[in-house]
Amino acid sequence: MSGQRVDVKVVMLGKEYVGKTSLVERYVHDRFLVGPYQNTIGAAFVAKVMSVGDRTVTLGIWDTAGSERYEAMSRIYYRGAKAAIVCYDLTDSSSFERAKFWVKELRNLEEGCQIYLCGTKSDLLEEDRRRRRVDFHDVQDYADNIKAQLFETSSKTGQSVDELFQKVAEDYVSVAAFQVMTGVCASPASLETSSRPTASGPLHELPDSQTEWC
Ligand SMILES: Nc1nc2c(ncn2[C@@H]2O[C@H](COP(=O)(O)OP(=O)(O)OP(=O)(O)O)[C@@H](O)[C@H]2O)c(=O)[nH]1
Repeated sequence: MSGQRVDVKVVMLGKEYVGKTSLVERYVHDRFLVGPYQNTIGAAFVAKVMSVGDRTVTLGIWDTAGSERYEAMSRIYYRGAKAAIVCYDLTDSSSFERAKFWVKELRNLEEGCQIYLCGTKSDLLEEDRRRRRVDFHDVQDYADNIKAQLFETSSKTGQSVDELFQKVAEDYVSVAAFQVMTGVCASPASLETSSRPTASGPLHELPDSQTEWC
């Protein structure tokens, strides 16, 4: 597998205004756009090439619209995703309820998709701790339950944004390596918590002969 290219489909999900687009902007372009809020319509796609060890990994990121009007469309975009970044706003408890909705959907319909919970806008808490509306320990318990990883990020300052996407890529590469070694498909969670890998469908499709899929 050494030196080969790996492509990973990643989907961003979460209530409108939680900051999904801003997270992608910070990661891909290292910038935070100020100005009037513009809601995403449908979805937007961007790819970013990065390294994990000696592998070149391309993250294909689908940024979905958070508005419930586009809910049916978002389902189209998470199909076949290998990782989902489910966002909620740390200053808005209703956004965490919406995140749970997406987690339920993914767990029912996309078994092979690894979930990353992302609490956004952590800079607002730096300014005033009282603005926190979603308790860190409650979410950590929930994340442990659903075998998800938890990050708290700020697209404004960049806090933990690179770490989040790096972890998505690293997890995927370790799953792919495990599969090549054993011929068995597994999720990152099952690799961490169990010596018995979970059988699931193929991780993703091969777009060309250079790409390493399982
Ligand atoms: N202070 C602060 N504001 C943020 C942060 N991330 C996003 N915002 C603001 O929150 C608002 C919504 O951000 P978006 O990134 O457009 O949210 P979205 O989840 O993509 O919204 P939809 O496209 O409607 O689903 C914007 O005004 C952003 O400037 C952050 O980390 N810190």
